[in-house]
Amino acid sequence: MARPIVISGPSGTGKSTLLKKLFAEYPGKFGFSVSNTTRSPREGEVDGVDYNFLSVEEFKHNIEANKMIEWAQFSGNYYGTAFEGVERVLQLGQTCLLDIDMQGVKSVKASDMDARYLFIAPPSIQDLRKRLEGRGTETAESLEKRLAAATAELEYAETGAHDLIIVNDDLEKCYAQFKEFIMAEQN
Ligand SMILES: Nc1ncnc2c1ncn2[C@@H]1O[C@H](COP(=O)(O)OP(=O)(O)OP(=O)(O)O)[C@@H](O)[C@H]1O
Repeated sequence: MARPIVISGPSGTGKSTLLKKLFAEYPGKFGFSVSNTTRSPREGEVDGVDYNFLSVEEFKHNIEANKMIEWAQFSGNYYGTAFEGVERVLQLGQTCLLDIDMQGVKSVKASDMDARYLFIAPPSIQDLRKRLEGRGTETAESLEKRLAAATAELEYAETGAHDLIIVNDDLEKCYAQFKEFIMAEQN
């Protein structure tokens, strides 16, 4: 079974852009674990496909039983990634990719999961600010929050916690390096 690949890096650094390119180039080869949530399913959402829909009691139990890689609460609901979700992807014969934050990376590192760690860095904090502004998804407050979190993520990357750090300056160059790291252990 291919080792799961943990991809992290500050918000706005280009992870989704890179992952989208990879999924388009290799359809069916990679998978994401299905996230868990306590929010209600929206019209058309399928349990076990879009999310695993859990009760608050079930979710809290999973946190206490150390079954969660990462979790957070947004507007009164719990959201998170469980170790079991990664196992399911591996059982499908796909390589599991995890797009998680620093806390999630630390939690995978503390587990017995044999993963590979890739960090995507922005050319600079100034560039990151420009990209997040350009993406048009942030309020002034969420922008500052993301930039503060980015500083902590970059400091963590400087400790050597990852197998490889790629700076996303030129997208095509970055994608080539990204692909090389990911494909290094694929058959
Ligand atoms: N090399 C690049 N040069 C310039 N802009 C880029 C580059 N890579 C990505 N971008 C742009 O930067 C913005 C942020 O990228 P993206 O949404 O992929 O980040 P992300 O790391 O997935 O963020 P989040 O963790 O918040 O989902 C997007 O508007 C994207 O088009």
